[in-house]
Amino acid sequence: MTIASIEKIFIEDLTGLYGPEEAGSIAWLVIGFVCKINRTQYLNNKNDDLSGREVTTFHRILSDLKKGVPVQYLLGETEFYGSIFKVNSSVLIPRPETEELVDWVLKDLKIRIAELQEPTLLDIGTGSGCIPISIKKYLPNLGVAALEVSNDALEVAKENAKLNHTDIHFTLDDILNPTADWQTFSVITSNPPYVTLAEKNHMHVNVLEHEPHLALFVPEDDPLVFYEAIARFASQHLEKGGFIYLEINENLGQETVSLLSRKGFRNIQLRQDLRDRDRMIRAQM
Ligand SMILES: C[S@@+](CC[C@H](N)C(=O)[O-])C[C@H]1O[C@@H](n2cnc3c(N)ncnc32)[C@H](O)[C@@H]1O
Repeated sequence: MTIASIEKIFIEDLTGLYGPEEAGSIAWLVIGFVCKINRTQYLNNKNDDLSGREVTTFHRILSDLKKGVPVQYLLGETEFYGSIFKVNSSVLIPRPETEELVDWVLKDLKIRIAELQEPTLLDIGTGSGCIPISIKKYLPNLGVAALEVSNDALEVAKENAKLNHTDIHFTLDDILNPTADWQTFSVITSNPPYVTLAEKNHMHVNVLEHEPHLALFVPEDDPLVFYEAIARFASQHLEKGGFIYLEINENLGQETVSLLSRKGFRNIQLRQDLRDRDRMIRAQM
């Protein structure tokens, strides 16, 4: 069996579940990973025979993909903001819209950082650590900390910090009831859980059945409970004039803006992602 023939099988078998375009992208991701080749090597070697071990690996991965397991969990890694991050079922798979949030923070901080004395950043609900690690990679002099309630997620985040050669201070804590001894920060970032029960019914089965519910859903179906808690935390631990950057539920843009305004934030800016959905907020203390 050749690389080209396995690609054909993947596309045929996965098109029903993912559509032809995504099936093609998944096929290529798996081929690159299993055969350890880049696109040019693929184009030059697609008629090469696969080893028996490679064929077995392809069939195992294909069988799990057909059950809806996300390809990133099967490969154990994903790309985010130009870096590779380990992922497993304890962490949310980093999303492209979160790259847009990181980009916003970085663009602002590159301008502001010279004015700040000992600039620091805290990421709340860090999951795989994709937000603070990506920021620290581009701003090595920024002091970066991350908070997470899941010990298993924190282990993944620590591994990712090592993999990406970044020094991050990780703390296990619950933002709904924080107990650690927290300092103040110049910037706070967060992509907290924001999916409601009503939205759960419209979710794709491979998200619902495979990604951690702790990362997705709000407890007691209060969609703003985490934003309320983060605003409370920020009122004590964000420097005066400091900024908060939040990823938000696209259906709750105005409600989240009003909440932050009631909590005393100013210069609140609601921003749309590349698909024109209300997705991010920046606000100043
Ligand atoms: C939407 S995920 C975001 C993960 C990561 N920051 C990202 O953007 O891919 C939310 C994260 O918040 C964490 N979390 C849930 N409840 C929490 C709590 N009470 N305190 C702190 N973190 C919490 C989850 O475990 C999960 O890692």
